[in-house]
Amino acid sequence: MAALIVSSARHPVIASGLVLRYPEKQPIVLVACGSFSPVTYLHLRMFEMAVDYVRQNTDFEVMGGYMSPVSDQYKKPGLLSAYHRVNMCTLATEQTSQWLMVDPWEAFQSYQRTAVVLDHFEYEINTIIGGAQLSTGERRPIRVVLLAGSDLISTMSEPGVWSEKDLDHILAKYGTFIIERAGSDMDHATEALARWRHNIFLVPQLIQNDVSSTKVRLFLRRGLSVRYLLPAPVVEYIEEHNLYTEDAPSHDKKDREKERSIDIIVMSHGHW
Ligand SMILES: Nc1ncnc2c1ncn2[C@@H]1O[C@H](COP(=O)(O)OP(=O)(O)OP(=O)(O)O)[C@@H](O)[C@H]1O
Ligand SMILES: O=C(O)c1ccc[n+]([C@@H]2O[C@H](COP(=O)([O-])O)[C@@H](O)[C@H]2O)c1
Repeated sequence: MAALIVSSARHPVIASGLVLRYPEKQPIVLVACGSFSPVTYLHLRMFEMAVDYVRQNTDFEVMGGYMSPVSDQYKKPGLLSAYHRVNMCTLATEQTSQWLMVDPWEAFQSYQRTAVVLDHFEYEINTIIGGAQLSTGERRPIRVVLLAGSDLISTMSEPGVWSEKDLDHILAKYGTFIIERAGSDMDHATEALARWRHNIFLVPQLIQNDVSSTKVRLFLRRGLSVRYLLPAPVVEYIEEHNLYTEDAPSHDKKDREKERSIDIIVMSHGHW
């Protein structure tokens, strides 16, 4: 609750009552769930890519974008405390954007499924704030839409990761913008989700960039520079708090493979 109110204080659109600029359009907000350990430029780019896609291909109007860092109880390797992750996301959004925000509600409590997180946004934005306002004073509900990379969406086709009921809740009620991610095939990501096709929007990545938080953590552990991969205030925050220097190697097979391939590249360039 306080989360969105805190965010709205610096958000011109929300502070002015979420005014819809084009009344013929359907207002939406984008919500990205994830670890953000740490937040990278690619996380911020996802929102910009989605907005370009929305302008060119849909009748939606994007009213705002939220990052929702996952709770510490998610216990993913390399997951720094919610305190630092929320601070870094706040620095990244406040200092680079007028319409992106971080909502700390999910981060500072027990683990919440994505379906529950989207319901939280729906409640805050429509029941508490009252949705979007038209110039006539009329109010219109804002649709909450999940923003995710194709690697995350492909886990929706893996047995046992998401509950069938939640998938239907997320994809039938809210829908998703899927950002193409290098190394994760879009067709594969969506092959088991055909029944919700009308609510799934595929956003191609026109400039390939495979920055990931795993790579950034590995660079930091190896003492390599991460400047220009993350917003400068986030780099400064990491340096100031000496973060990720003792990050434990990942237990996840895919992450270990990612780390190994980076190590090979770095070593072949003679860094050590
Ligand atoms: N390079 C990228 N291209 C497209 N989507 C991305 C990219 N990096 C992250 N995302 C998306 O951002 C969201 C949050 O991601 P997350 O915090 O897990 O970042 P990550 O870089 O994948 O992290 P890690 O490397 O720790 O697994 C997810 O939906 C993920 O798919
Ligand atoms: O709600 C679920 O069942 C569910 C299943 C798998 C992943 N998620 C969410 O997806 C995000 C995954 O982040 P990451 O860093 O593991 O890519 C994180 O916010 C999780 O809460 C959510």
